[in-house]
Amino acid sequence: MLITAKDLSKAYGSGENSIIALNKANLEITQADFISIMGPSGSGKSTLLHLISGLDTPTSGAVTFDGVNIYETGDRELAAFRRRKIGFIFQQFNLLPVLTAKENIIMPLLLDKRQPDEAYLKHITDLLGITHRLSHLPGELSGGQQQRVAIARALIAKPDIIFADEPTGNLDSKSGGEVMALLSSIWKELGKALVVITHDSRIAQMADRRFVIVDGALSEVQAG
Ligand SMILES: Nc1ncnc2c1ncn2[C@@H]1O[C@H](COP(=O)(O)OP(=O)(O)OP(=O)(O)O)[C@@H](O)[C@H]1O
Repeated sequence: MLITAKDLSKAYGSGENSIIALNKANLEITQADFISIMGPSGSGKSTLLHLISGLDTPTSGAVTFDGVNIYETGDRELAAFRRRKIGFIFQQFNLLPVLTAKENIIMPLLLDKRQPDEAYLKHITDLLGITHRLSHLPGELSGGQQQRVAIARALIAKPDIIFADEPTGNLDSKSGGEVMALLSSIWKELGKALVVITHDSRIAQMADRRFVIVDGALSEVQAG
């Protein structure tokens, strides 16, 4: 088991204004999983993602990675876990506009005082079809190309798991479809766990395990 969430809850605020954003969620993610999490706006999807990736702290419950509770390690270990074990992909690409595509891709490694593996960089940019665009600035790329640069950036540190929060939310349906097809083939080729949060049932159905979340309650959709 790669990541396990056990009875994971998050409440915001206190007293009458308190909101239970996530209510005793249980989730087990293995290295082989492609998981989708679907739910309406405000149902707790981002809260769940932030908690299982160490971006926020739970009110109760545990998140374990390789058997260790990530919230019982120190800040430095938690930061290293996020930097080295997880790749993040966001709806808004989050590329730095003054850096080229290549500089954006390798930035997480440089921040971690590591050098890129050029052969691996070429392998992933070839898979994503952006090798010929690496010297361009984000503003010179289409939305779909920018998201492919962001996917390469998520992969560069060779993480074990990719979390994608509405990765096609900012794209038209054609480029969104292409980005999802690429994510799915990368999942098969590189053998990394993939967790995609989406509003779109067609995207959710591409996953091999599907979850829904309603009012903070997470449940797995049974196949069949
Ligand atoms: N920092 C915060 N302070 C107070 N309430 C919050 C905070 N963050 C989220 N919430 C509340 O927690 C609930 C779950 O929010 P969350 O962002 O996880 O939903 P979501 O399913 O990701 O929504 P969306 O699809 O719109 O992004 C919502 O009611 C939201 O208003």
